[in-house]
Amino acid sequence: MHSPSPLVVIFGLAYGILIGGWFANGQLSSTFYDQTCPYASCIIREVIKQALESDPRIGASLIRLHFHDCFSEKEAIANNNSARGFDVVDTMKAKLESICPATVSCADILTIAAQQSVSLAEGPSWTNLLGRRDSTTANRTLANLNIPSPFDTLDGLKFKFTNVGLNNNTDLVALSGAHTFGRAQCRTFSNRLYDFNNTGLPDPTLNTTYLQTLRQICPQGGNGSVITNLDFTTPNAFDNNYFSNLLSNEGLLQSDQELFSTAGADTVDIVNNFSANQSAFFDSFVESMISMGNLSVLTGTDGEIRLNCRVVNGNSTTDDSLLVSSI
Ligand code: HEM
Ligand SMILES: [Ca+2]
Repeated sequence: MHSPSPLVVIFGLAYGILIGGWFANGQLSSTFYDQTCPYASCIIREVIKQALESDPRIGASLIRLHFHDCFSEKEAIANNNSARGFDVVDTMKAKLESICPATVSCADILTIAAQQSVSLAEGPSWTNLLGRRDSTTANRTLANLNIPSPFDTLDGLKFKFTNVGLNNNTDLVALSGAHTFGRAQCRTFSNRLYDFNNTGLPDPTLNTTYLQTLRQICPQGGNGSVITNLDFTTPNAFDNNYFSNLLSNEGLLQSDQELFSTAGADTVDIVNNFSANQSAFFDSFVESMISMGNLSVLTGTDGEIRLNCRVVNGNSTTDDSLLVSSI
């Protein structure tokens, strides 16, 4: 028996590494749980439906969890900020564990929950790509660096999106359209109401009637955790009203209104288009959600399938301390 030539060994090794890499970073797939947990999406949808009966905001909270999970650094886990929706994720996880133990990752639960929440709020529907695994580490500091702030300038928002790999403006505008439902606390926008950028005046890009309404909800020096609707026209429906609000200077967050009110910005045309054409918004939203869901995924044998979405397996403390938070 003769030994293979060095060249064959080198090519063999390279091929092995390539294939191995493919498996380690395997592609997500729409049929990932077809054999191992075929009812996963169905179960998650039912839990959301149930929760919506007493909490019309829950779908919005769930899609936000998915967004923060995607934007946090590579090794970060299911992370979140306002901690809303975690009990609902626990319910989903418990049901899935009883039917298909140690099979459906928390990262995929958030992905499916985001998609189902949009569909239950009368938004677009799409096929999830699945097969994510959960990280065994988290880094609050790094995750906070990536998660956009409502006080970011348009350039700052673009930078943060580009930084995670979403480098076209359509992603930024379409994904911001998720603010068509859900709520925000006064502390996230009251900087616009009284003394914007130390001018002693409100944000000039805020509709004056809307300004009066917001001042009543968030009096100066009042409770910063009072909430109001991100989209005051249709607060629970997933539609394109978010964009028509921007056209009438009725975006709630500074980061929302900037997409339309920044002079000469290349996002203005996109806002105009989405405002005029809901299906253009829906199509772009779906495409961008899929791109966002593909960011820094762990697949194959990387990471783990968490048994409890709040903690890394083997960690005995059950609290949100491993979960990253933004504002
Ligand atoms: C463009 C940069 C973004 C900024 C600066 C931003 C900022 C915020 C802020 C400050 C809040 C209110 C949080 C609170 O008061 O507790 C919020 C809520 C929300 N965000 Fe964003 N966000 C951004 C992008 C996104 C994206 C990409 C999505 C999803 C695709 C999203 C979905 C939501 C939803 C649904 C809510 C309401 C959550 C609830 O009612 O519990 N946001 N966002
Ligand atoms: Ca709406």
